[in-house]
Amino acid sequence: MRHAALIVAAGRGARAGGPEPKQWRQIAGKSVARWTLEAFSHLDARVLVIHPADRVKAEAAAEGLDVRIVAGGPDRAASVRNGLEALVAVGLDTVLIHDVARPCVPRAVIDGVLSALDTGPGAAPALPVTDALWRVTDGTVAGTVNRQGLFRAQTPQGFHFRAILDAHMTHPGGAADDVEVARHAGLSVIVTDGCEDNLKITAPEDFARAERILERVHGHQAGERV
Ligand SMILES: Nc1ccn([C@@H]2O[C@H](COP(=O)(O)OP(=O)(O)OP(=O)(O)O)[C@@H](O)[C@H]2O)c(=O)n1
Ligand SMILES: C[C@](O)(CO)[C@H](O)COP(=O)(O)O
Repeated sequence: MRHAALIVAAGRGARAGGPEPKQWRQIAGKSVARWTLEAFSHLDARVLVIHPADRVKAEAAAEGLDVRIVAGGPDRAASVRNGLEALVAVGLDTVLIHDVARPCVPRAVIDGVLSALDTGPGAAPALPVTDALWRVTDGTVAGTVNRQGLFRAQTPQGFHFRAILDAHMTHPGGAADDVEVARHAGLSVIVTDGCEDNLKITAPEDFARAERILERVHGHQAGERV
C-alpha cells in the first residue's frame, strides 16, 4: 500500500496574529511546518499546499525532505483539491489530509487512521465533547446543547485516494473539513482516537502550548538550533 500526506498550509493565520503566517513561526527550534512535515516523514509521499507568496519559506521548511510543493486555493477545500490533483500521478492507495497548524500530531494518531483505512474508505481522529455546551447570544447563555454523541474533529483525515479525489471533484466547495466532503459523496468515515496534544494552532496562546508539547515529546529546548 502506498500512503501520502497532504499538508494544507495556504492559510494566512489571521487569528494567530504575528509578523508572518503561523505555519512559518519557529517553535521548539523549528518552524511549525517543519515539525508537521517531519511527523509524516515515514509515509511514501508528501505534498505541501502553500500560498504562492510563501514559497521561499516552504522550501526552507521542506529542505532535505521529499516534498512536493503546490499552490493552494481561496479556502481550505480548494487547497485540498489542488493537493489531490498534484498527487494523481503518484499512484497512491491512501492519502492523509492534515492541517499544517497541527505540528504535535502523535504517531499513534496517524497510525490509527492508517489502520482504520484497511477496513473502510475514510477514517479521522476525534475527541468526545466533555464540557457542557451553550448557545450564546450577546454574551449571555441563550440555551444549552446536548453534547451526547458530539465529537471534536481533528486531522489527519484519511481516505482511499480515488474515493476522496472523486468526492472533492463533485463537491460544491466550501467544506469545513474533508469528512464533510466524504460524507457528501456517501463515503463512510470511521472515527479513530484523537489526542489533546494534537491541537490546532489557532490563537496566539497556542504557540506556547504547542512548544511545551514538542519539547516534552522531542526533548528539544525552545530555540535550540537542530
Ligand atoms: N485557503 C486556505 C485556508 C486554510 N488552509 C489551511 O487549513 C488549515 C486549517 O485552517 P486554519 O487553522 O483556519 O488556518 P488559517 O486559515 O491560516 O487561520 P485563520 O483562519 O486564523 O486565518 C491550516 O493549516 C491552513 O493553512 C489552506 O491550506 N488554504
Ligand atoms: C479541519 C479541522 O481542523 C477539523 O477540526 C477544522 O475544521 C479546521 O478549521 P479552521 O477554521 O479551518 O481552522
